[in-house]
Parts: sequence; C-alpha cells; structure tokens
Amino acid sequence: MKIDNILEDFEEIGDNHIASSAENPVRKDAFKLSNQEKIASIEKDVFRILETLGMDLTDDSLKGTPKRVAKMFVEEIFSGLHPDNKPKASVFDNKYKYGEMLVEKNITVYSTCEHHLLPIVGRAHVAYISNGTVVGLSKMNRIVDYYAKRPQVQERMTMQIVQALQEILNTKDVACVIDAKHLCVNSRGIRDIESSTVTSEFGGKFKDPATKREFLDYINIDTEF
Ligand SMILES: Nc1nc2c(ncn2[C@@H]2O[C@H](COP(=O)(O)OP(=O)(O)OP(=O)(O)O)[C@@H](O)[C@H]2O)c(=O)[nH]1
Ligand SMILES: [Zn+2]
Repeated sequence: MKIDNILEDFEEIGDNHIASSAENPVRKDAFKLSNQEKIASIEKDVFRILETLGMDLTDDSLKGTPKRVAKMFVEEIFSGLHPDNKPKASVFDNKYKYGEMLVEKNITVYSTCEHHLLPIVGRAHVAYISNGTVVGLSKMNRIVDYYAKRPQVQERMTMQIVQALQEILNTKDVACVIDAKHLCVNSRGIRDIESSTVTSEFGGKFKDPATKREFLDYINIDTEF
C-alpha cells in the first residue's frame, strides 16, 4: 500500500487510541507502517517544515537534515513507541534471600516533551523490594530508557517505569523518582534555566512512610545535571 493511502487511513481512524491510563496516546494502527515507510514519510514532512521556514535545502549542510531527523525520530528518540523495542528483562531467583530494598540511582534520562518536542534531561532513581525474584541491574536502566524514548510527560513516564517493573518483578513494591529539566521551560517560554521537575510513584510497601523515607534518604535528591 502506498504511504499516502495509509496516512489517509490514519486520518479516518482519528483519535482512536489504545487506551490505558498510563499508556501513551498511541493509535491502534500505529504499527501499520514499517520503520522505513515512517522514515520516508517524516522526511517529506521535515523537508516541508524547513522549506516553509525559507531554508535552502540544496545547501550542503542542510540537504541531509530531513532524512537525518526522520531517522532520529523513528530509530532513536521515539523508538520506545514500538513494543518490539521493550527490553527483555532477565530475572533470577533471590537465592541469597536479600531482604532489603535495592536502589538503582542516578539513571540518566533523555526524553522528549510531548507538548513542544524539546528534550527532557534528568535522572531517574528506581527501587524495589524483592518478592523472591531479582532483576539484572542494567535492566532497570534499560526500562527507564525504553519509556523515555517516546514523546512524554514526566508524570506518565514515572508511572510507566513503576508499572513495568512491578510486572517484571511480580510485586507492587517498586518506586521511582525522576528529577528532570524540561528544555521547553529552560530554553524558551519562561526560560527558567534553574528549575527542574520532580515526580514520584510509590507502590506497595513504598507507600509506608518509613520505607519511603529510607528510599528518599538513599537518593538524597539534589540532582546535578
Ligand atoms: N504536567 C506536565 N507539563 C509539562 C511537561 N512537559 C511540559 N509541560 C508543560 O506543558 C505546558 C503546555 O502548555 P501550553 O500553554 O499549551 O504551551 P505554551 O503556550 O508553549 O506554554 P509556555 O511553556 O508557558 O510558553 C507547558 O506549561 C509546559 O511547561 C510534563 O512532563 N508534565
Ligand atoms: Zn514542553
């Protein structure tokens, strides 16, 4: 099917989202196009934007930009929209019976604000208490990165990370705090370079004030960017 026909289908379906409170508003037909078809389509769109702005797209430095941006959207900064890219998280038995919380802190977050398509840059801190299962440490970083690679709002991303780890670890006892700078606040609009945004989600035992306090003490949040 030609790309233009497929895009017409998209328009007919309108805002028929895959609905779930913490899911991104992605349409059910989002995976009808292959990555190559998406790149070809977005390349044309970016070309048009730059042309409308009056840029000379025959210029050496600019002529590759539409394709570069399209590839970057599909294969890099929005690759987390595709469920095939969800990291496989290897889990193990908690044979050593470690009973305290495990905290993976200072996980680098590079995401994109869905309102302005500008970067969100910050740190995520993730914790869980094992219910008999443990997960490879790096998988927590990978889960954060997967949900970050979408057009996002920080609140939703925080909840998605907790829900994904709750599923993987088969326990509600998971928490996440994210401290991040939104370039849409820092570099344009109000242009407040100093402010950052903190969001949190505390599941299961992390709702208990002492457990929450312990986690917050470990991460001692005063993020350096
Ligand atoms: N809740 C929430 N808001 C966000 C996030 N990222 C960006 N925003 C805000 O989304 C809002 C969009 O508001 P609009 O008033 O439509 O956008 P705008 O006219 O560009 O607003 P200004 O940024 O104030 O210039 C802005 O206030 C952003 O700061 C996020 O992760 N969570
Ligand atoms: Zn924004």
